[in-house]
Amino acid sequence: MKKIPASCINQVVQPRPPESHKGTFGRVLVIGGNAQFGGAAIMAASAAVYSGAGLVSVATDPVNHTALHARLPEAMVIPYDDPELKKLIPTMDVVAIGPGLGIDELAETILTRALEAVTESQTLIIDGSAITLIADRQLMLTHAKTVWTPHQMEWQRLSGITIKAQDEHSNQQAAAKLPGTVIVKSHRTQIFTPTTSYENPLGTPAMATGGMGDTLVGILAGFTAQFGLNDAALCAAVYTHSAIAEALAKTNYVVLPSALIQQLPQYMQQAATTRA
Ligand SMILES: NC(=O)C1=CN([C@@H]2O[C@H](COP(=O)(O)OP(=O)(O)OC[C@H]3O[C@@H](n4cnc5c(N)ncnc54)[C@H](OP(=O)(O)O)[C@@H]3O)[C@@H](O)[C@H]2O)[C@@H](O)CC1
Ligand SMILES: Nc1ncnc2c1ncn2[C@@H]1O[C@H](COP(=O)(O)OP(=O)(O)O)[C@@H](O)[C@H]1O
Ligand SMILES: [Mg+2]
Repeated sequence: MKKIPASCINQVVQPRPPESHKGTFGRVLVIGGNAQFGGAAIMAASAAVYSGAGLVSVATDPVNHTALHARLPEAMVIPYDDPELKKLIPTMDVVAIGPGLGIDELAETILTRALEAVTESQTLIIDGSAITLIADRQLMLTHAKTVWTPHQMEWQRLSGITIKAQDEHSNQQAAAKLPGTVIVKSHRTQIFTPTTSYENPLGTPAMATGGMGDTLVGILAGFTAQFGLNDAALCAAVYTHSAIAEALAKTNYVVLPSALIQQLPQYMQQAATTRA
């Protein structure tokens, strides 16, 4: 398995073209955040905005709307149970579903609607509760370009491979049965694309705090919205997440997702203006 090279950041994150506008940098929709887990959707949306997505919308429980607006006025918001969601989804470049969505009946209804509405030209990132729901309820998968971001327990639920048995070979075989790319998160995250695999050389136990995976979802959404769905963009997103965390962990015992998110524009600007 190849290690993600540090140079992928400079290759992917380029200076912005002068003749551009917000639409140039992609439209992202985050679907998630029930009444209990609103923070997950806020962190994912914040990471998408701070990693440069041009327009970010959030479909979430209305109870989260005020908090989202207060934390992230850049984001637009709609109730996640609004049937209009089906019309909004096809207007997006990237749809990220699952952070804090929950696994109750409403969550399943929203997930089913989203899976029906995404189109082949869109990128769909499936995380958290959405993975657990798909694993549990055997929902119909889509033809969208899919990126799965399970942690090890979610991967066990989805693949049937116990955490202890999750080695490179078994993971690769199980990932090949799913559409798209699978990012198996752990202390050394592995990426299984349809053709190859990569290991993240970075990461620190200071990242072991709730919301860190939700933050990765937002970075993946922001990067694929701007730089396309390709191996380099996915590797760069995973690498950026851990590289910022490692830098912060030099002086912080625990790295808060919100602190990591704050560093994204600066880290990306440095990548865009220095040579590999
Ligand atoms: N602020 C918010 O709103 C937040 C909202 N969140 C949202 O909550 C929803 C549920 O997601 P979830 O990950 O918290 O719960 P679940 O899917 O049951 O997995 C936990 C179980 O798996 C086990 N486990 C084993 N290995 C593991 C590993 N490597 N990484 C992680 N877990 C591992 C673990 O074992 P244990 O900790 O007991 O040792 C435990 O038994 C989801 O939508 C998410 O987005 C969170 O993001 C938090 C912040
Ligand atoms: N000990 C660790 N070393 C390196 N990375 C870690 C460690 N613990 C957690 N992470 C990273 O933090 C993220 C956790 O994701 P996840 O469990 O989905 O979090 P949440 O759902 O709470 O947002 C993953 O990107 C994972 O690789
Ligand atoms: Mg998670």
